[in-house]
Amino acid sequence: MPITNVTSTKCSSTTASIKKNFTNGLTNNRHLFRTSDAIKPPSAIPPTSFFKNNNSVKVECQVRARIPTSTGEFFLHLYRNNRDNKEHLAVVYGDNIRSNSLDAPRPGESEMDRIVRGAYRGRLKPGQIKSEDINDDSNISSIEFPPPLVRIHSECFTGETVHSARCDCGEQLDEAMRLIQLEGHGVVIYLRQEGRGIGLADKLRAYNLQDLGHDTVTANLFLKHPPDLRNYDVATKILEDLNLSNIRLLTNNPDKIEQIEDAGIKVIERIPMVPIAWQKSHDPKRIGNEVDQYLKVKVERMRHLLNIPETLLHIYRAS
Ligand SMILES: Nc1nc2c(ncn2[C@@H]2O[C@H](COP(=O)(O)OP(=O)(O)OP(=O)(O)O)[C@@H](O)[C@H]2O)c(=O)[nH]1
Repeated sequence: MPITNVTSTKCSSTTASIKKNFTNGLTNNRHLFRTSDAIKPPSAIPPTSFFKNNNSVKVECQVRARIPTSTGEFFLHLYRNNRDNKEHLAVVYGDNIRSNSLDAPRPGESEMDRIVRGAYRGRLKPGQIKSEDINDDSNISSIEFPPPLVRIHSECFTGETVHSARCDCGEQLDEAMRLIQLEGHGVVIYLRQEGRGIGLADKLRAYNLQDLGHDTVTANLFLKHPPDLRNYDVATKILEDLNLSNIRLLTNNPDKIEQIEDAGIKVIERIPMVPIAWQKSHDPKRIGNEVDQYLKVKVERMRHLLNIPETLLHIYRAS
């Protein structure tokens, strides 16, 4: 089924162009800081490469379970890794996407052990004692599927759980799951990288700085963090574990595409995530609000690939 409400962009040339001159969107944009405020951002910005790690990351799917949602039936995969102690997740739609590390037999385990950790096929029924679905005669592994839709999403407690209107993170997560369900298969990789990697406490400090007039980039700098501290090594290893080497990525973030491709995953298409407020129905009389400003800063200072609605171009111009 076709994707609705989005326009896609083939990715091969995009990636080459986005690799150029990317310095976290800062060097030539100093004039965008509101430096008239009493507090000033620090001047030294760590180079992007400083935050890239090597490729020794290993991941293993520890447990998987069925999650019925209002969007459809997903399987939540919980991963552990050798990089951090966080429980990164893959929210999978479609029986054709399987985890190698989950399916691999473990020494000494029983059929019930396999069932309890989610290494079964099909759907469980009360009383079931075999991990293989004996009623399932469809050989799904022999069917060719198009490259799946993938969303690599970073945790945002404020946007997703308490529905903060400072950002569009909650909306992005819902929309990604909706689009994946429409496609018939795909995955949301949910990374525990709260606040673009700075953690919730510093993100809340950044919010206070934003209320003083700083934007999301400057607030991070003030707290001695780069604008974006995230790393996608765990995400690419999870994609490998799910046998997804060619993907169609839901994102506006050029840095994300670059890091994923550097790790050997082919992003054959980028699907933009156009915020609802910025879609065609955008009300020209609306004078803008906090999420508009947040999104605008991502476009102007973090090179996010989005068109700013004309009605918002004239506002929030920093002096
Ligand atoms: N430091 C900081 N992090 C924020 C702020 N608002 C949202 N976030 C975090 O930003 C992350 C989401 O990143 P975004 O820049 O919105 O989007 P993206 O993932 O880079 O790009 P897309 O794929 O296009 O959505 C989540 O981890 C949020 O917690 C903020 O004001 N300051």
